[in-house]
Amino acid sequence: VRAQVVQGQVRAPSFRYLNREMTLGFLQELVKILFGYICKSSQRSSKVLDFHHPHQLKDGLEGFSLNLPDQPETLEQILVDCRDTLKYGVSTGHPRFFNQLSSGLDVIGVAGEWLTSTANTNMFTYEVSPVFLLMEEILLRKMQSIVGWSDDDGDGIFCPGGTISNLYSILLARYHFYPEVKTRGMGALPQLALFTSEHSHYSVKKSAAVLGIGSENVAVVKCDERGKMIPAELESSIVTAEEKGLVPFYVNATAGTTVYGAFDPLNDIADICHRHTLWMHVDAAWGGGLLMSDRHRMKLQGIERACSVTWNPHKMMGVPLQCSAILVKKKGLLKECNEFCAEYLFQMDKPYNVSYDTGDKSIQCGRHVDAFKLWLMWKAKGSEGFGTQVNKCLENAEYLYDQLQMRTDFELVFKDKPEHSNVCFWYIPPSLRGLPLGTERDKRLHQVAPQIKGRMMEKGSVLIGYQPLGDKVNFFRCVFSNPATQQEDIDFLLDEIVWLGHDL
Ligand SMILES: O=C(O)c1cc(=O)cc(C(=O)O)o1
Repeated sequence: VRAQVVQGQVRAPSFRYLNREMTLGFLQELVKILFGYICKSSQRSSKVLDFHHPHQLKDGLEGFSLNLPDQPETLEQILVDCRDTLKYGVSTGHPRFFNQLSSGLDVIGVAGEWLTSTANTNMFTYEVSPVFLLMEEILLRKMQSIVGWSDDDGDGIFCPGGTISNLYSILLARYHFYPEVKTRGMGALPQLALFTSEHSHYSVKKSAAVLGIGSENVAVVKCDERGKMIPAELESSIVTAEEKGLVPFYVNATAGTTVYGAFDPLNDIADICHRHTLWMHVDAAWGGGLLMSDRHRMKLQGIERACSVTWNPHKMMGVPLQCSAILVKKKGLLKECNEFCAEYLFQMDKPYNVSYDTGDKSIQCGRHVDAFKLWLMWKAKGSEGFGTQVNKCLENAEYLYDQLQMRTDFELVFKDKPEHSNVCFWYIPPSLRGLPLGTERDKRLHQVAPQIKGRMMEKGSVLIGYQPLGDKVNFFRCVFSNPATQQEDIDFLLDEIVWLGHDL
């Protein structure tokens, strides 16, 4: 049977009516492709990416066409399409993929996602997701307990990414202070003000825009050279906003900033929020994973005083994308703020405890099951296993920091040891090493990282991000969230940057 599938004797339209053997044959071939990909992405000899420009992919490569056919393809071609899709993608599980905060390829997580799509159900009601909804409830309770909230407190929901989690926090804060906004809209409210650090994630401004508060009403609070919010600056920003006639209501503190990996002083910020009766949110999308580590959780001390927390297990805990939670201290607020009691979904006369129909807490209707893969990984690793994984990533960051400190061809962007797994640095090519500090050197240094990145993508041997930030010209940001990365990969990264950039 598998031979028939592979030899192209079976066409896709009958796929839906394939008998057991045909289905098994097709899936077995698919699993072979996926297994081959998983093995390849862990091999250092394989490329991180086989880069092609958009026009090349759209024109078709070696028989791989993105175009949509009128006539069905054979299952054999479907399998070839699957293989090619992986071939031209980026191997984010590769031990030398340092490009994003989410990386790695956890086999149990992958299995969880496979099961999730096989179950193909919706998280809006218990009647269609009994097991997954209970898992979500148990996971959220566990995460709230790790944050430090008692059983009497705590609510939450998994949602599509850290940006939406942060948006929920502002939506809930606004509803908490002004519930009439749900029915009467922003016209019923005074002009509101939010506060976030200059190193925080842009999703705070984006959320203010989406929610009709206006991005210019987000006050950007100064940070120290390490990227940590300065509490005195927050206090003065609040006073300034009040003097302008704005009404402060919300502060976002960041636990693990995107570029520097900095942790804001949560207790100091909580004191200020308490004094001014402001909602305190902690964006721990990136830093939340450190709560799993006894060695590093103290970096988030004070997080238990937050009204809400964003925590993305798809970052440091290595859960396949996406898996992001918004945790809310006040029970019931999510539902009050978002419910519309659609009668075709949330009937009150169902033959079970309808409080488990949690879909109306969401700003969505249909919602993907993001909880199962985290639950399965937690079963496989235990809380301690996640802690060990986090510690490994931060040990890698410390190793890179130590290596950079010993070299004169690299410069650290900030001198302090990494608080998270972010390490930021410049590569200084020989042609720039004699130049005096100043505009000319900055102008030339600004071009180094993009040129090296371009050569890196052509070669495909390693991938790392770069960006400018404030008055700092383009610098590399190396982040570690893949437990498969070893010190040899870090040595390779530095040697490859020198190899690709020494002639610039
Ligand atoms: O979910 C992620 O992997 C993610 C989210 C970001 O906002 C920023 C980044 C990043 O800078 O790598 O990653």
